Parts: sequence; structure tokens; C-alpha cells
Amino acid sequence: MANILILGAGGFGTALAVLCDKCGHRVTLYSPFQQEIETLSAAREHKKLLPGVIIPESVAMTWQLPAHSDADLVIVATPSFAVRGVCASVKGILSPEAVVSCVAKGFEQESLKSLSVVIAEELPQNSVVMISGPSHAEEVARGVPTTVVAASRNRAAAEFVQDTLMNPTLRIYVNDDVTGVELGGALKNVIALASGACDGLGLGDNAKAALMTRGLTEIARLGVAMGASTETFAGLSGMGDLIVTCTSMHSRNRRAGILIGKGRTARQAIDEVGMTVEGYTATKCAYELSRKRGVEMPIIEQVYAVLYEGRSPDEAIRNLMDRPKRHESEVIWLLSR
Ligand SMILES: NC(=O)c1ccc[n+]([C@@H]2O[C@H](COP(=O)([O-])OP(=O)(O)OC[C@H]3O[C@@H](n4cnc5c(N)ncnc54)[C@H](O)[C@@H]3O)[C@@H](O)[C@H]2O)c1
Ligand SMILES: O=P(O)(O)OC[C@H](O)CO
Repeated sequence: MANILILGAGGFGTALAVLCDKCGHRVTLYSPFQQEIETLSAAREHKKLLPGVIIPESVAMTWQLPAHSDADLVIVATPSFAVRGVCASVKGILSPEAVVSCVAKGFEQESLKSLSVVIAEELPQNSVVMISGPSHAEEVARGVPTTVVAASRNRAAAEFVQDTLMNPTLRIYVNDDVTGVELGGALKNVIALASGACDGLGLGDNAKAALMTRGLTEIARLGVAMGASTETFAGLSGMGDLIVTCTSMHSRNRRAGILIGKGRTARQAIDEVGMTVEGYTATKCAYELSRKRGVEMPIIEQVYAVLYEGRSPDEAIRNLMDRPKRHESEVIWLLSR
């Protein structure tokens, strides 16, 4: 049995609390928001995000961190923008042996840093493990089969996460390509926005399949430029998460994209979804990273123009279709390099 501290009591934090409890671990679910914790502990259910999923009494909930935590495993489950702050708030209270894992998928917007870097800066004594892959909270909470990757530069820490969280409904692979795993998880959200916009425009399945395929090529191209291995993008945190996010109605990024395709502005769409839409910030970060590194990312460029410059999705599609002719082997070569 492990002591697990989950930071963030939203959809995924709550789903993981239920799952970890089912595995027989001692779980504490934390949010800095008193109202959120009081509502959750009174109802023992996240009525808005996970209706019908009972949070067992054995899951402790708190909005106040202890002076010292005995957690063996910490799971950061806040949106990306809050990762640095929530890690800073546990600085000095964790044991140096505690493994800090993170399920957030995105970047720190101001610095363009990856979240594993942000966590390592705040908690330098702890090993960091990034968890990513096709894993909608709604399905994890229901206990239907799900697979993810635990990526760390410290193989033993990744295997600790694998040993601790793997169970008959959650299969975990380990990987040491942290950059690739993180980029796959963060950037599939951008393609999911585009894919949703295709649906909102009523463009059909061909366009969506093209976006997913070429989108993965772009993600891999940036990833390789940043030191990731190409094969990581064919794995769960690349292709796997791209498929689920571009096709599932659980995806908040895809739902926001559908609204944009139907004519809403990005802001209106995000407000209407009413939940974390990580792809919005990730688009800006990916656009800036691609320019900084001189990596060609035409889909990301068009999504950026739609979200941040008011370009219509119709015009963005036309721009993509009008690009100069290319040989597909150039694309394949970039992926298999
Ligand atoms: N929901 C999913 O299906 C899912 C699956 C895999 C990964 N993720 C990723 O996990 C992360 C969290 O997603 P979510 O769906 O649980 O989000 P959410 O919006 O449902 O919940 C986030 C929770 O984080 C906490 N939080 C919010 N702002 C905070 C702050 N400023 N400081 C400290 N804590 C704060 C709150 O407890 C909040 O409920 C995202 O990066 C998301 O991409 C989500
Ligand atoms: O709801 P989304 O679009 O944030 O996607 C959630 C998860 O990342 C899917 O694996």
C-alpha cells in the first residue's frame, strides 16, 4: 500500500483518487479551494464532471496541506498553468524519496518550458514522472480498460509509478523519452481543436483523418527538433492520445473546436465548454516553439491564426489545401528519421 497525495480535485484528480483507492492505496485528494473540497466531501461525488461515480469515504479530502506529508507518490492533476504554483506549495513538505508524477498536459505559457522542467525546478529533490496517454477521466473513473505511459529520466521512478498504479483496468508502460511523451500529450490538444473545427464545419471524416495524420507528423517534427525519439509519437502519448482526443465527445478540446467550427470565437467556445481547454495555450506555445526552432508546422500555424488572429476556420482549411505540392515520402522520412 502506498500513500498517495493528489494535487487537484477536478475531473482527472477525482477519477485517479477513485482508482488509487480501488487499488488499496491510502489517498488524499487536495485542492487549495475550500469550497471545492467542501462540496466534494459533502456529496462524495463530482456531480458536474463525474456524475454517478462515488468517491469512497476512505479517500481523504483537504484544502489545507500538512506541515509534513508522508506521501510516497504525488500526482499533480491541475491544469498546466497551475503546476508551478501547486508544486511550490508542497516544497519543503515532501520527503525527498517521494516520486512526483504529473498528468497535466501542456506547457508553462510564459517560459515555454515543459511541465517536467517546471516541476524539477520547484521540487529538485524529487524524481519526476510524466503520465500521458489516451485516458479520459470519465472512462478511468468507470474502470474501463485504459493504457498510459509513465515517462521519466529515472527508470526506477517510472517503474514505481507502474507498480503502484497498474491494475486490471489501467495498463502502464514505461518510457525514458520524457520530451516525446510530454510533447505528444500537449500537442494532440491543438490537433483536437482543429479536428473539432472540421466537425463543426461539417467537413466529414476525410479531412479529420488528414488532420490527424499530418498533425502527428508536425508534432513529431517539432519533437525530433527538441530531442525526442520519433517512435515515441507512434505510441500511446502520441498516436494513441491523438486518436482519442480527436474523436471522443469526452474531449473538451474537441468540443471547443466544434463550437469554433460553428462560428464561435475561441473565447466564446472555451467559456461555453466551461472546463480546462489546454489546447488554447498549447497552440500559442507550439507556434512560438516552431518559430524559435525553425520547424515547419502548417496546421499549428493555421490553428494559431484562428484562435489568436481571428482567421476563419474556412480560410484556414483553404490555406492548408493550397500549400505547395509535396512528395509524401518527405513526410514519411521526417517521421522515420
Ligand atoms: N480530464 C481528463 O480526462 C484528463 C485526462 C488526462 C489528462 N488530463 C490533464 O490533467 C490536467 C487537469 O485536468 P482536469 O480535467 O482534471 O481539470 P479540471 O479543470 O477538471 O480540474 C483541475 C483542478 O485543479 C485544481 N486547480 C485549478 N486551478 C488551480 C490553481 N490555480 N492552483 C491549484 N490547483 C488548482 C482544482 O482542484 C481543479 O478542480 C489537465 O492538464 C488535463 O489536460 C485530463
Ligand atoms: O478533454 P481533453 O481534450 O482535455 O482530453 C483529455 C485527455 O487528455 C485525453 O487523454
